[in-house]
Formats: sequence, C-alpha cells, structure tokens
Amino acid sequence: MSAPVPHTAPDPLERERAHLSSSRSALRAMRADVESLDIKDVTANWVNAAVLQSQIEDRITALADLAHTPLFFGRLDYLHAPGAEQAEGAEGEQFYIGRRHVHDADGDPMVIDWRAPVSQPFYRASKKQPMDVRLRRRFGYTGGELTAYEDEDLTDAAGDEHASRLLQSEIERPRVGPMRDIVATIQPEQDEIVRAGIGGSVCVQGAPGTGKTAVGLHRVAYLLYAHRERLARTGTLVIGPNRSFLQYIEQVLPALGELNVAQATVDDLVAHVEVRGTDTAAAARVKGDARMAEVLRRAVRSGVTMPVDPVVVVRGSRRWRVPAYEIEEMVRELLARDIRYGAARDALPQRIAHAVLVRMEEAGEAPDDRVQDAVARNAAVKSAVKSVWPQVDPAKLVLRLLSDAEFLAAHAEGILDAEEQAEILWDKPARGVKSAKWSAADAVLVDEAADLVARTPSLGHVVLDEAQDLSPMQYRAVGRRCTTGSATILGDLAQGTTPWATSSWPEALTHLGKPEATVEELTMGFRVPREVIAYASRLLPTIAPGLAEATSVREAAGDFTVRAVQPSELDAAVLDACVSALAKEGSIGLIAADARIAALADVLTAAGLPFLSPGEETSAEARLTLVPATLAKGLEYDYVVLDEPSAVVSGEPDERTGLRRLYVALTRAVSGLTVVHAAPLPGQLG
Ligand SMILES: Nc1ncnc2c1ncn2[C@@H]1O[C@H](COP(=O)(O)OP(=O)(O)OP(=O)(O)O)[C@@H](O)[C@H]1O
Repeated sequence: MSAPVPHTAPDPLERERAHLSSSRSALRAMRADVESLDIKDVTANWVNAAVLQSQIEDRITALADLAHTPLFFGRLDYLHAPGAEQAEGAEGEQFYIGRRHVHDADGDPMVIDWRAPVSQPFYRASKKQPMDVRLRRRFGYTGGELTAYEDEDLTDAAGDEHASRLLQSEIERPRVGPMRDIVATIQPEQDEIVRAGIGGSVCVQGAPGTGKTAVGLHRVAYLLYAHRERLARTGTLVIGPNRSFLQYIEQVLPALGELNVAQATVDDLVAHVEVRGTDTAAAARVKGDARMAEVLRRAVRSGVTMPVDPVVVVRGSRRWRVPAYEIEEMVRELLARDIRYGAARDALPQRIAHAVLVRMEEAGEAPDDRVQDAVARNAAVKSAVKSVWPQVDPAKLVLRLLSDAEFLAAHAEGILDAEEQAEILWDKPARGVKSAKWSAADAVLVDEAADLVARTPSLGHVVLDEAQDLSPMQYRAVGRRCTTGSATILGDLAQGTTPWATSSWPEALTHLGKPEATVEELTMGFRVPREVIAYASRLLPTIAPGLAEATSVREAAGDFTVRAVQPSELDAAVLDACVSALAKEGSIGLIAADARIAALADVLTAAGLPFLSPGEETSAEARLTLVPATLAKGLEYDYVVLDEPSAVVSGEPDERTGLRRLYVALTRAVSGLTVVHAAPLPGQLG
C-alpha cells in the first residue's frame, strides 16, 4: 500500500517524490533498528554471537540507501487488490517496485521487492495480457533525483504496445564502472528465465549482449528471495571465465542486497594442486575428454586386490577367523555397488567385523555394537583393509597416470589409443605432487579422482557463465557441485574459443549431469549497436553455422569506423582513435591481440595516456582499459578501439578459434567501434 497522498501535493511528480523521501526515511529507520539491536542477552555463547553479529552486519549493509540506485523504479496500479498469496503481506492496489522491501513504522509496505509475486506484472504484463494491472508507471532518475515518470495504460487492449522511452534511455546510458543491475528494465523473455523454478536447470544460448550474464545474476537474486532458507543452507555459486570478469560482475548481487553468493572460476573450484604448467592443445583436449573419467575410475580402483590370507582377530583368549574367500565376497560386493571408493573403504572393516560377530554369536556370545566397532578397529582388520583396499591420494594417482606409461596403458586400454596416451604423458615424470608441473587440465583430473574417492559436496544452485568454453571434464567438475541442486548455464556457441569448446548444448548438459535442462534462446541485443553487430555477424556462417544473428534494441546509431593504415602508422592511428574516444563520455576499451599488448602499453605510456587492466574499475578519471583479446570475453566498453584484427585471429592455434576470438572482440562495444588495421582483414569481413 502506498503512503497517504497529501492533498496539498501540487502534481503527480511531487507526490512521487514525497513517496520517495518518506520511503528513504523508512529505510533509514529500518537500518537504525537493526543497528541498535543488542545481542548480548540473546546469545548463549561467542560462536552464536559471532554468527548473529555477522548476520546483523550483512543486514545493515543490505539496508544501505545507495545514493545512485533509486529506491524504487516503478509502480503498479492493480484493478483489484491481489490475492493474499500473490501480495505476500502487501495490502492495497498500488505498489511501488524497488530493489528491496521497505516498510513504515507500522509495518506497512512502502516499496515492494522486485522479486515478490506482486511485482511480476511489472515485467510481464502487456496490453494483451494485463494481469489485472491498470497502470504501469516507470520512473526516471537523474543523479539520484526522481525527475520523470512514464505511464502505460494496460486496460486499452486496442492501443499499440510502444517501446518505453525511459527503458530506451536506461539501455543507452553510457557505461562507466562495473556491471550494473537491470532490475528496472528486465524484459519479458529474460524474466521468464529469471523466475524459472528452482527445481529445474535452464541453459541459455544467446548472442553477445543479449543479457545472459545479467539474467544469470538476477536469477540467483530471485532464487535467494524465493528460497532463502534452503539456499542459505546449501549455498549458491556463480562461475565465470576469469578473475577480471568476476571483478566486473561482483557488485551486481550486493547492489541487489545479496551478499553471500560465492564467485569462482572453474580453476578455483579444482585447485587441489598448484598449477604451473601448460598443455599443448592436443594434450589438453585428451585430458578434457569425458573418456578420462573412465580411465580414472579404473585407476582409482586398481589398487584393490583380492585377499589371500584370512583375517584372524584375537579377543581375550579366543581367536576368530574370517577366511579369505569370505572377505573376497565382501570386496566384490562393495566394488559392484555404486558408492565412492572411500565410503567402500570405510565400510569394509565393518563388514569384516560383522562376520566376526556372527561367529561370536554362533559360539554363544552376545556381542553388542560396541564390540563390532572394537573389532572393526582391531589391528588385524585394519591391516587387512590396508592391503586389500588401499587408501588413494587423488593427486598422487593422477601424477602416476601422467608419469608412468605402463600404469596409464593398463587403465586406458580400450579407451585411449597409443597416440592419445603418448600425448598426455608428461615429458619428464614428476617426482612428487609439490614439484610436478600441473596444468589446469591436470587439476580437473585430480578433482575427478578426488570425487571418485569422496563425494564432492553439492550446492543448491550454480550459475555457469561463458559455459561454451568448458571441456567435458570441466562440465563434470561443475556438475558434481550441483548434483542435488539446479543450474543455470549461460553461453554462446559462437564465442567458444578453447580447442574443446562445445558445439552442442545437449551434449554439454549431458556432461554436466543435467540432460533434462531446457535450452532457451535470447536474441534481443542490449549492448552492441546495429551496424556493429551486423558487421561482426558476417563471421557467423564460418564460426557457428546455423546460429541466429542478434538483433539490437539500441536505437542510437553507433559510431562505426574501419580505418586502414600503413604498417608504420598503425600505432599512431590506434593512439589517435583512443584520444578521439576519450573526448566522449563513458569507458574505452583498446582491444588487441595478446602479443600486441606490451607494444601498445608502451605507446600509451609514451603518449602520457594512463590506462587500466581488465577487471580494474573504470571511473570518470580512468576510463581507458588496455584489453588483451583473450580477456575480453563477457566485458563491455562504451567505445572500443580494435587493433589489427588479423593479429587477433593469428594469435589462436587455428583459424576458426581465431575468428571466434575476433567475434568476441568486435562485440564488446556499447556506443562505438573503431577498427584500425594495417594487415588485410579476414576475408569474411570484407
Ligand atoms: N533488460 C535489460 N535492460 C537494460 N540493460 C540490459 C538488459 N539486459 C541486458 N542489458 C545490458 O546489456 C549489456 C550486455 O549484457 P550481458 O553482459 O549480460 O550480455 P551477455 O549476453 O552475457 O553478453 P556476452 O555474450 O558478450 O557475454 C549489459 O550492459 C547489460 O546490463
């Protein structure tokens, strides 16, 4: 319910401003309430106190009134008061929609959380399907001040659905700083993904700038709202391609009041060993192949041997003997069961002890559980288990597989051919886990082996961004972190730049263990100007035949220039393009082949132009970032200067990957793109 409207209020805008300022005061009061909580009397011990205190601090942070994020951005006037289930404690017919719930001193809501069911029509209602909404109002802000509003009468079914001007200007606002939330302007096709149920996994294919990352982050925020307790217990995780990308997105969820979402790269998840080495593309491809899972499974179990001696347990004056064949049966039964190697190893002593207990009972004794536990811990039993079912150290096991040709051959027999085996063997066998030159792909193998030994804990929900780049073994590593939860998988097949990048979502989803996930496609582009996306899309038939070209919802014509220069003029022309871009508003990304970065850094430095590295926050003072092409994925800049496309292409091991890398670089621009080249452009662009 909205606050009572003072009769003296001169005009609707003033009334809305009055509501904004009273909502702000209410938020301040809510924050003051939390700050004044005294937990001394309610907590029994210091651990509880520390937990409670940190929850309170989180709540205080979540209740901060951020000067540049408006408290509400919309209003819905319903025809009838929504049913209790939908309104969730909010009474009335008029609701202000904002980033968080704000209530007054009586507990009456002043702003409704955008995630509440009652807010949903703000994103979905149309003249065709008004969802009982009479009026949708969008608010416009300038520097934190409410300066405009725009109404849509949804009762007029015959009227045109016209694009919102405020929506348009929000989309076209120049970018500076890290990624922002899009709660005020989530589009219907995006909202369907954001609010999809927690039970199911969703995979989103979308061209550059269609809002995949934004949708994934808002989906986490939505799920945390709708299933707070469950997810607080089980945890949520956002996986991104690299650190600079994670830095770019890290403020979106906190701005939505969600402070407890873990963010990591796949490499972080599997950091069992220190990665200091690299693989050839061929070796990495074999190591990332799903067949490696079977090689590892065999290798992990290969230490299990059948007993030759009986186990003899001495208790007091009596000796109990379990013959070898009986232990062998136990071992075979455990091997046949679908349980982890480590769990089976823990079960074996109990099985042997049970066999001893049966004998004790047959002899007229009445042993209880404690006796069984004692027998299971008996030295003879322990030593038998040690030799029959030895402990496996996952890193040592992988080290042996990659160092010992015979060991590898024994377990890769019928799975990897001789050439593939030779490919993945280290040139120099490693001496130990610490000194080995592990590669990123090796670390994934260690993670798989670790999971064969002991189950990896599963989270409640995992968002996997830039998913197209993962190898099957990496999908498995992510998948085991959400076996009991669900996942949101985001990617673009055309942007796959690893030698093992996936060419099919159903295949990737199978490796991930979520074959039932639905695949959705986003096609409305919010980032890239029309001419630029059209230019970049010339590459699509070569890099991802069959994929649809994105549309652009941006109305402003972008600046788009392709400048051919003599080789000797390249650096100066690039510098010149940067200087021109700096004369405009917003962030600037100078994207170049990795091999060109050092030279361009010198050029910028010599010209006295300060620049940042990807992931460092742009600000009004520092707006230029020098971006190696391999780190450009997922990022965006108002103006992009792209240096020498052919160098970006030739920086990759094969042409298709190179063109995909170029496609990524070409699609980072929000307002303008200048391509500067001395070498001929790839034929597809001509
Ligand atoms: N509904 C929306 N309203 C306003 N801006 C939006 C909307 N959806 C996306 N955007 C903006 O469009 C830009 C691109 O979004 P995002 O980075 O999520 O796209 P993406 O599909 O992940 O792109 P890429 O494939 O290049 O990684 C971002 O600035 C995002 O905030």
